Order: sequence, then structure tokens, then C-alpha cells
Amino acid sequence: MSSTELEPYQKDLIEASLEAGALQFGAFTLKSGRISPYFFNAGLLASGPLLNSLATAYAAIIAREFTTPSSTSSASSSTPPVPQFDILFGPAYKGISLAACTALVLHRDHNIGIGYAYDRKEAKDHGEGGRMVGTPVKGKRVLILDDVMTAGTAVRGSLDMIRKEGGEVVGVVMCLEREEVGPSGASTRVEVEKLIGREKCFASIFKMRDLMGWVEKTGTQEQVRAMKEYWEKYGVKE
Ligand SMILES: O=P(O)(O)OC[C@H]1O[C@H](OP(=O)(O)OP(=O)(O)O)[C@H](O)[C@@H]1O
Repeated sequence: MSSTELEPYQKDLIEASLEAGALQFGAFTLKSGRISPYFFNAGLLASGPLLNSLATAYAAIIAREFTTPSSTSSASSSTPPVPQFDILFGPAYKGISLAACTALVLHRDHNIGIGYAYDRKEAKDHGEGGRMVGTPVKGKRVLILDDVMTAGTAVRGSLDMIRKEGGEVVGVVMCLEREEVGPSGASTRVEVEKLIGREKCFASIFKMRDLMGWVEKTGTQEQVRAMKEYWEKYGVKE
């Protein structure tokens, strides 16, 4: 496993997450049943300043990975880049506020005006009904935005729902990519990219290996050992 040098925005977000208790080290049973030496819960990044840091980081990654420069000959430095998607989709529950805040920051800081949508975990049987809320996804290119992907269950569910509604998923952006393999031994990220039908359509603010780099520099020997052991068992070998 080779860890990477952290960018300042990654380091800031990791430190802010630790302070808020959103990132913890210990032993945590995941939805997948795996016992992880660390746990990330963006639900605890629950204040204006923390949401601002987080949404600013999401927006920066999205502007870098999912837009192209404006190609008009009269383009000036104030000409906004062209998004390769029309809508952000944040899966319930935690993805909802993250997608909303990121749409706002994309508009405010990057001059990119896009819609956002989310789902309800339980369908509504009155009013407009159904599970989808926000900008309709029908006929739109959709970028799924969530806090973390482990086994990919939430992303697969979102993919199915968006397709049923007539939208096209063009990518996924996460705060943390855990870089794990699924039960078949294949990388969850690669499996999701195959389902979407596009290579390299996955972006994240930081990954397990970035976190490992941070732990190696600032954590305890026990944390380093536990992280390496977990990586040997479940980390992607690519
Ligand atoms: O890749 P996966 O194995 O699906 O795990 C990641 C998902 O699990 C968590 O949400 P959860 O389903 O706990 O719902 P919540 O947002 O309502 O807490 C997290 O916010 C992701 O959506």
C-alpha cells in the first residue's frame, strides 16, 4: 500500500472531521459487516462552517473532474466551465444536504448553475407522491454525490432509481472513497463504473490511502497497524 502526499484542503478536512467526531479511529461494524479501524460519518459535519468547508471541497473536485473549459473563442477568464452533467443527486439521508450545499457553492464560487435532486427513503402517498424530490431527472445527465462509498449499495440503489425515472448517471463523487473490494474480490469503484458504463467517472475528496498517509504522519502505531491490516484484507490491489 502506498500512501500519497495530502493536499492542504484534504488535510484541513480530515482535521476538521476529527475535531467534529465525524472521523473516528477504533473498531466499527459497517453495513457490510466488516469491522473497520476507522469510520467516517458526514452527518456530524453539521454546522455552517463545516458544511462550507465540505461543500467547497466537493465543488472544487467537481469543477476539476466533471466540467470542460468553455470552448467559445470569446471565452474570458470569467466564462464558466461547461458542466458534463445537469443535476446533482444526493441519496437520502446524508447525501441530501451535501448535494444542496454543493449546488449552491458551484453557483457561488464556480459560476456553474445546475439543479439538484434527492430521494425519500419512504415513498410519499399524497401531494406530488413518489420518492424523487427536486429537479426532475428525466432526460438529464446526473452526477451522484454522497459522503462515503463502501459496498456501493447506496450508489447502486440511486443508479436504479435515476434510470427508472429516465435520467442518465454520468458519474459519482464522494467525500471519502474507502477503496475496498466487494465480496467477489473486485474493486467496488470499478464495479460501479462498469454499471454506469464509463471508465474513470468516479471522484472523491480523499481516499483510504490519503487517510493512511495522514495516520502514518500523525497517528499512533496501533492505528497504523490496524489500518494496514484492514487494507491487506479488504483494500483494492491495483
Ligand atoms: O456503499 P454503501 O455500503 O451503501 O455505504 C455507504 C452508504 O451508507 C451510508 O448511508 P446509510 O445507508 O447508512 O444511510 P443514511 O444516509 O440515512 O445514514 C452512507 O451515507 C452512504 O450512503
